Amino acid sequence: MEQIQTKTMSRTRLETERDAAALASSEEWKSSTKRETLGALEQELARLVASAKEGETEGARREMSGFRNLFSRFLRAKTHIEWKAIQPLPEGAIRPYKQLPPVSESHITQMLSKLVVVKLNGGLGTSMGCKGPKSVIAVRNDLTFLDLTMQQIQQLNRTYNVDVPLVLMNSFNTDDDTQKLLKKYANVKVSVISFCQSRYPRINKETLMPIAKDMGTADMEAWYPPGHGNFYEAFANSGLLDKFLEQGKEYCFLSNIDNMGATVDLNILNFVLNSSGGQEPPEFVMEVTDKTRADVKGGTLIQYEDKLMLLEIAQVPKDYVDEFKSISKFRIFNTNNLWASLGAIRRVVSNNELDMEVIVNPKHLDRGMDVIQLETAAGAAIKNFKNSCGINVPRSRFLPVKKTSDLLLLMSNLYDIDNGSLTLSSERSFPTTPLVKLGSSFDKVKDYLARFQGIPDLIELDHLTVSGDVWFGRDVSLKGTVIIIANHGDRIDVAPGTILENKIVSGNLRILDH
Ligand SMILES: Cc1cn([C@H]2C[C@H](O)[C@@H](COP(=O)(O)OP(=O)(O)O[C@H]3O[C@H](CO)[C@@H](O)[C@H](O)[C@H]3O)O2)c(=O)[nH]c1=O
Repeated sequence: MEQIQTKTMSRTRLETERDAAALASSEEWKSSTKRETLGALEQELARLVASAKEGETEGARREMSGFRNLFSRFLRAKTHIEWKAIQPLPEGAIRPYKQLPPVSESHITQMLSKLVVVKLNGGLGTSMGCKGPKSVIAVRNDLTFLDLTMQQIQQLNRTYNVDVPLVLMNSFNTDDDTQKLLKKYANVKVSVISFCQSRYPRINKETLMPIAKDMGTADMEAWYPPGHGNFYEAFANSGLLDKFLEQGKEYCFLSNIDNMGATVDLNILNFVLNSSGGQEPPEFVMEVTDKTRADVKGGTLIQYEDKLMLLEIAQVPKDYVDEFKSISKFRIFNTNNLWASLGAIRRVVSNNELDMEVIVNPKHLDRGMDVIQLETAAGAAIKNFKNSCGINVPRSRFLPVKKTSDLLLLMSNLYDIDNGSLTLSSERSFPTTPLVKLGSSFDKVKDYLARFQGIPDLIELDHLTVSGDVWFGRDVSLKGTVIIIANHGDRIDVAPGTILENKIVSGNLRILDH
């Protein structure tokens, strides 16, 4: 018996030793293959830089060096977080907007003189079936995101007699079109400055090597803009960061150009510029807002490895995606309205301290090739700044247009418009916005517009679902819960002047009480 036990024990020890050796050698093998992969990538990147046109070599070298660093972080780090290691958010990590210190009227001009407004304008309108930059989609009264943003800043500058500059971060996909459009604002009194974010090479999913063979290739599928997290580096590289610091600017307010609620908020500006209660002002603030069932995809703020961290859905292990989407565990999400100290950006960029999580975005190219693009999100920088925190802002600061259903709300009488700012109509008796789901026939802006002869009255709407071949006449009113479903092969025309209140309209135009 004793003998058997000893034998078992020694076998176990032997096994353990063998396992440890195997693990060590597999780790060594992995890190040596990673070293080799990085080495091979560096050679490919050197080849790309060498192919740059005369006068463009320096820019190409800087850009490819940025990509090399991102790639090496991708090789080193895990792409998903360890779910069980999420810690509870520390006290004070998220401040309620209502508790921000009040602003003194006499300080407003001085505060605004330290501000730079940045809009993330690198995205295309493709997901809404539009060509060109997303910012040229008409949102209200034929005014585009860009028009409305210009109006907002112009109004701010007029009201306080200041000159807050508007900076657009374009991508190679949107730069030419945006530059052309900016000419039409020649008479608008807003200083608009744009710069272009980096252009990084897409890599083959199998070999992990760039698919581009030279910098000047006409193959546009070979490149991608590496996410809005690229802002800090690209802004510094453009020379604008130093320029603004020299002019005495201290903070930037960064937001998605498709978020119509992202206006300059004086309470937050006051909070980031002035220390309160003996505390150092935060170098970075993320505006978060309460999550609803419609916001399942947005990033959230968590505490991880003793720091605040932005958690995006792409970093969530598969088994926990439902938990991530639930509104009971993660109650808030990132609006991507971010405030960052310019001095702190300069520090983290020049010290190479920005360590944002790498998001792997797989794509399937038309030519049949699988590639990946490595991206970062601007909010992920939160962990690299001092005294960072979140502010829980009212929902009105998050009015994004991601789909035509969002456009329907903003185009309707639910919102009033004044100098580029949209606010929920006072005629609505409750402050929540309706939940709208439009079927795939409405996906493209052109098709959506064609299906509405006029935008319906939505003041009393709670919930609208439309599916199939449905067309709306003029002066339609939708109230309560309305569901309109045209079955395959059927067409429903909602006649002009119709009022639908708590109704289900089905394929053969039967109207039932709901
Ligand atoms: C990928 C990319 C995007 N953009 C612009 C386009 C949009 O105006 C803006 C946001 O991009 P989207 O792709 O719409 O948003 P997405 O990255 O999914 O999500 C961001 O915005 C969400 C809120 O809408 C947050 O909950 C997420 O945490 C935040 O990361 O950034 C760039 O300027 N450059 C880019 O490379």
